[in-house]
Amino acid sequence: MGTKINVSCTISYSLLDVIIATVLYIHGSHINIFLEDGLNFSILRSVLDIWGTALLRASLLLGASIGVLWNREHGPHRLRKLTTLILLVCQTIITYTLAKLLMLSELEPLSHRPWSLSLLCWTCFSSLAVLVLWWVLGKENSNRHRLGHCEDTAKLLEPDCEEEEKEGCSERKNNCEKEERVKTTTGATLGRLLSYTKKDGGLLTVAIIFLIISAVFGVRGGVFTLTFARLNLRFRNHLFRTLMNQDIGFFDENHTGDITSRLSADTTQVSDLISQNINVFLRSTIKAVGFLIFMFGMSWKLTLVNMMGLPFIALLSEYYGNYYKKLTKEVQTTLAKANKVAEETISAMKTVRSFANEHREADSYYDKLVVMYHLNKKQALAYACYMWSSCISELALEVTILAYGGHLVVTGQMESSQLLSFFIYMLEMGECLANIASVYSGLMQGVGAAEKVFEYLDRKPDHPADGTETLETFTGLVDFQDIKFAYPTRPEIEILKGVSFTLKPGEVTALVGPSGSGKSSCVNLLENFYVPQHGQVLLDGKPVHSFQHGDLHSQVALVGQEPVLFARTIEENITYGLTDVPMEAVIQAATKANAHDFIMDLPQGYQTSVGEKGAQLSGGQKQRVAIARALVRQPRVLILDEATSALDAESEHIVQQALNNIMREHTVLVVAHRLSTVERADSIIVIDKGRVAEQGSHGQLMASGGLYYKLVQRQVLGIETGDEVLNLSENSSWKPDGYQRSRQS
Ligand SMILES: Nc1ncnc2c1ncn2[C@@H]1O[C@H](COP(=O)(O)OP(=O)(O)OP(=O)(O)O)[C@@H](O)[C@H]1O
Repeated sequence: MGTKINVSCTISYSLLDVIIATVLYIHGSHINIFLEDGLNFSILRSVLDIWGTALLRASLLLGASIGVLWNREHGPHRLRKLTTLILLVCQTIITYTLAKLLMLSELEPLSHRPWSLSLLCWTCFSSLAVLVLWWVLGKENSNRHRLGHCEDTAKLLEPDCEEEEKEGCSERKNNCEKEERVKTTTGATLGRLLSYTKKDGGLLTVAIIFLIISAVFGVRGGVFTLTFARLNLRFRNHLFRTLMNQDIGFFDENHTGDITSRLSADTTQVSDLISQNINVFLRSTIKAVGFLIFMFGMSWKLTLVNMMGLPFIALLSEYYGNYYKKLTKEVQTTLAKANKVAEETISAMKTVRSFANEHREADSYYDKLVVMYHLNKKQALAYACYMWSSCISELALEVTILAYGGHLVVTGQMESSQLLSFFIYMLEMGECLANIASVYSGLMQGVGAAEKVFEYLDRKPDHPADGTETLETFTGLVDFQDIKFAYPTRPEIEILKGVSFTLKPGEVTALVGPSGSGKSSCVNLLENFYVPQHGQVLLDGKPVHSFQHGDLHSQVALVGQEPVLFARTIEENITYGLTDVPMEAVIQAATKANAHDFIMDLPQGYQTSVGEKGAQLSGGQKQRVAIARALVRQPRVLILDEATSALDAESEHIVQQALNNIMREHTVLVVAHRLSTVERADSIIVIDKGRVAEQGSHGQLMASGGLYYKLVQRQVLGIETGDEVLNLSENSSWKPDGYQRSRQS
């Protein structure tokens, strides 16, 4: 329906254009007959050529209308592709019409030829109208087309999509979504960026007022800088908060270096470039408009000549700007990759040194820098070409103005002093335009970086933490119901294949099984880090994702496989994520975790800083602080994912005692490799290749002689006859070290 209306409007407009142009031509022409005018055509007198442009416009619009009607699916898309060409055609028509205006004015004042003057004005107006109609027709279906495309690829991800196709489908969907996100125009990006300054509307108004009245004294620049410092603050804050709300899967997919590069390098580039360039851009534009008004007052004819070249320079700038923006994006991506290498290497410096791989890491960083250098070279070349072409066009314009101005002076249409003033104003305006051109690349660089940041800002988490249920009366009953799960980064590999088990309040359940069988994946689901594709994890009968984020993580506490501490004090680490925790509670938790004594031996006790990722503590000390961090929350469900693996035999024994005491107060899920831990559990669940293989108490499972029995045997045999372990452990890697230690002790 919309297409038909737009097409009929366009066709009607084309006819109207031809009729109006014809009427104006016939009235304005000294020779009324087309043929006669054509045969005796004089470029200085006749406006037949201008009438001819109406036919050209009508043909373009009719062609476009037929194209859209003929092929509604792809027609608009093709029109969009031709936009630049049409822009060039319309610009040429307008420029030619203005030149005609000057030519006609040479023979007699234009007021003597009102119909021809009207035809010229109409031609300029109509050329702009063609651009608008072309844009309207090209826009037709564009959204539907794009969405449809994405929906199609989304459909491919439905369950009936062939397994082997899924990866490709997923990639196409990601690309499609990415395409969607980056398909924002420069103007839209700039507008969106500036929307961050909405709250500083007052400050910006002040800056612009100072700009207009040119009361400089640094004030304008200062206010602009302040405004954009505030933009930077909001922009980074918004970005970091968006990142904090992403799914864990997002962090699996994206490298830390990439993310931090967006957060630091890209946002800095956006705010620096925007703050410096917008200031210069606005100042130069306002000055240029002022000069133009003066010039127009002196000689409208010379001003017209001056203006004729501008659209072409603008088109050139647009081309150059887009190219520069594209290069900037590539530079930012390469920089992010270089950052990724640097960050990964520096954070694992001990490993790098121990494998003597410093040179290779440095080479790999250098390779990324070289790629960036090549892109920078392209940028420099583009900049040089652009500056060269704008200098040449400037020179050509100056020569034209002098030649035409000289003609006006000779023919008495202008004073020579006026020509001199005009020329000086023109040079001033040229300087402003050169300033605008030089900041344009900077603006484009900022916009390119901003578009990369907006890609992250626009990313909506697939599973937002928006549960509303509270866990006030939570008894600690946990149910895994027929869970099937694959990680988002490897959707084709099913890790859990229909796992069901229950954790009863006040009981200790041990999850055992070979390495890679899916134990930690169960923990990830209970922590609501990921959402299973099938089945549910229930807390007191309600799905885990339906609970409030904060509530869930205060009632379900995890001591992970490799506990991570933050570069803060021990007290801050223990109370991490909580507010107003009394010191007694901290000490109590630390004492239960057998950490209090070693903490008191540290120089500043609980106020001792633990260094980056807790590097200034031993592995066992870190683990005990992590246990205290979980205990201080007094959780209903306590998850110990091999939590005691880094403790020495003595500490492990004491922590185990402490855990034994507190275990009765919680529902406990232990993912452990130690026989000593597992033996004491009320229930043992054996996971093998993503399925529950066996379930029962230690005694029951030993008696049944299944996988658990084999695993225990392997531990025992591992101590006694190390060689035999290898023969027994073909498809598993049950770790005997902890058990060895406890037995030796
Ligand atoms: N973030 C992830 N993205 C993709 N695959 C993962 C991810 N984490 C784990 N996996 C894969 O899932 C499988 C199960 O891993 P999981 O950590 O649950 O095993 P596990 O039984 O805890 O092993 P271990 O005893 O060695 O810790 C492994 O094949 C592993 O490669």
